[in-house]
Amino acid sequence: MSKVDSTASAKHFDRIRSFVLRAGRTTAGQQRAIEELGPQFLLSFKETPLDLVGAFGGSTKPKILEIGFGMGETTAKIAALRSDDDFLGIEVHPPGVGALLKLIGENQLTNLRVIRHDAVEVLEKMIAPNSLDGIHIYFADPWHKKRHHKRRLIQAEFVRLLVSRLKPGAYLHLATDWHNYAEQMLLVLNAEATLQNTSNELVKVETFDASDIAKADEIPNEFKPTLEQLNAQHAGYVQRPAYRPVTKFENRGIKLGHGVWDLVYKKK
Ligand SMILES: C[S@@+](CC[C@H](N)C(=O)[O-])C[C@H]1O[C@@H](n2cnc3c(N)ncnc32)[C@H](O)[C@@H]1O
Repeated sequence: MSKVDSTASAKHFDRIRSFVLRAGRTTAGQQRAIEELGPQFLLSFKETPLDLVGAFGGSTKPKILEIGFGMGETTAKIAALRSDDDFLGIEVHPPGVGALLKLIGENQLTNLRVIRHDAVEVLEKMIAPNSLDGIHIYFADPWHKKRHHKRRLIQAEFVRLLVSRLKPGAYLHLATDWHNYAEQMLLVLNAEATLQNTSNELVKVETFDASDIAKADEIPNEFKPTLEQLNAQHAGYVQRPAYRPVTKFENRGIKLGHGVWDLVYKKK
């Protein structure tokens, strides 16, 4: 098998550290699921490209990758609903991996595989260019504090890596409940020339202002909009696609009047 072509991430950016490993005990049930179902559904991290068809027992169904599935409820629901697609979920949180394996067993899902590792490295090393039909990133850690914004996943360089792994015509779907991050996603993704925003809506950014443009070198990798971006109207958000279930946590937020923003792009 050929080596993964990493030209899209040619200079091998300093990997974003988008997570801290949360404390949390793996329950007995999750541990049992790891032991019993791990051999079939849990793939090990490797520094070489993954044979995606082989990983799904020879299935040639479209392959959708999810980054940061948390406890996996959404992932399992989508995999059950969309049985004509195969799903590869990546998460670093061990109890989450156990929880999703448990859901795979309970729902007898066959179209789902799991990797417990940093998704950035998985994309770089294991996923070949032009091999995915879709990518899901739901409620990525928003890193609220400004000095932590450099830990946000959605930054131009990482987006180039994401896009390089999508086939032409494939989609990228993100959702977030943090307005400032939604706007960062919008500006970063709209600026990526190989992506087409599928929204018909036009919006202006509200949570960034001129002070975000300044301090250029103070916080490396921090997202800084241009004046042009601040003043322009942008292709915006979409209605939540029907396949993405509303999470418990999202429902609570909606009741409190918080917003949720879905973004869907197509690779040209
Ligand atoms: C805020 S939670 C959202 C979980 C889930 N998507 C949901 O909607 O409930 C973000 C998750 O992303 C995971 N995560 C963050 N960065 C990651 C990375 N680089 N690779 C794999 N998982 C990551 C975290 O461990 C965490 O479980």
